[in-house]
Amino acid sequence: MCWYGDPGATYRYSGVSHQPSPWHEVLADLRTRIEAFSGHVFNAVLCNRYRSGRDSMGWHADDEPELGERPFIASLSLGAERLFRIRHRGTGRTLDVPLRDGDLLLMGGELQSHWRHCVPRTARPCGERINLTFRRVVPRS
Ligand SMILES: O=C(O)CCC(=O)C(=O)O
Ligand SMILES: [Fe+2]
Repeated sequence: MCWYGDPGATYRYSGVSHQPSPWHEVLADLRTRIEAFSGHVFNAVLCNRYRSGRDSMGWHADDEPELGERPFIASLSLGAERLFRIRHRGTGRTLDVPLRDGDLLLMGGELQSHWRHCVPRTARPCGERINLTFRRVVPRS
């Protein structure tokens, strides 16, 4: 896991504050392009690497206070295909979305308050995957 962003885009994750690393040129370029495409601005990106099907991400919502209400998050998938599973908190309705190399998933509106998501482990042989979630952190005043 690593975190890049504008100075001050501090992110608390599992109770620990992370200062962002300065934007890498490639990530800064992706940010500009995804901002133009989505019409939203981002000041940080969280990078996660899944080395194989054994690496996974548990159920959660990206509903931390510093993301504000109704956060808009753009998630770019690179490398191996993995399932992105979302489940409604109330009804339990579950959807599987395969995320392939180059896919851009846009999450906005009430998604984080009504749904949780995860990337389950898989026994199917699969290669490495990198996921980049572009976010806007509201600096604490
Ligand atoms: O790897 C993914 O597609 C999801 C990552 C994710 O949910 C997160 O970084 O909050
Ligand atoms: Fe997430």
